[in-house]
Amino acid sequence: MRVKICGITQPQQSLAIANLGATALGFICVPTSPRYVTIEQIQAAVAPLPDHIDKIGVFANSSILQISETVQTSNLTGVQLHGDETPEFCDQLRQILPNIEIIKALRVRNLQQLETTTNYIDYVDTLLLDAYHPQQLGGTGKTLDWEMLQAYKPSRPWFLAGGLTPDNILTALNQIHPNGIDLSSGVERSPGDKDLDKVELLFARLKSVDI
Ligand SMILES: O=C(O)c1ccccc1N[C@@H]1O[C@H](COP(=O)(O)O)[C@@H](O)[C@H]1O
Repeated sequence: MRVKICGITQPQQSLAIANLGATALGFICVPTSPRYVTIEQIQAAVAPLPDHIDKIGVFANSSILQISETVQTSNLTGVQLHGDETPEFCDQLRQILPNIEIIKALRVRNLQQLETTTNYIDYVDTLLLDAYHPQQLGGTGKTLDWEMLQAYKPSRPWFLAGGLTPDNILTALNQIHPNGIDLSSGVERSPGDKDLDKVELLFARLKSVDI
């Protein structure tokens, strides 16, 4: 199972988290976020990472030009679209960045909204489900209704996100079986400052499940 730790802001934490077992690291390119990082900060955090670690830029309602410039100058391997990007937008982005993983994040409020994820299947590599928050785009610490996701089996790999912590991850994975998990605020001391003890505890707990 893929494990993405998102909202990295400090270059020295980047390699440490990869060494603890993360398969992907996420960098927030949304200027209103307290975890926002500049291209220079992403470059510094990405530089020490081995090739097998996925380096994902998280965007929300950015233009294709902004995304492609950031991807190319920061050596990212994927983008996570966390705003209101349409399937058509994902398709256009694919034409510009054919070799970059496109992850469409959807902030899910109810079952009806969950069904709209099928609209993206043909245009993205991966789906990511996050909790809906009326004021914040992401990094909210809010969990999804996991029961609602028990029958969720899209024809694309998907990440579970939203309020995951070392304390609730096993409860979540006992109920649902995503292809990956994504954690941000649940493994930090304050926004953007990851708590390496919590990250270590997460991977220790994940060892006990068959993933
Ligand atoms: O983390 C942020 O500040 C953020 C800002 C804008 C869009 C997405 C953001 N983070 C994403 O939110 C989810 C869940 O975070 P949490 O575990 O509930 O804190 C995760 O996918 C982050 O990539």
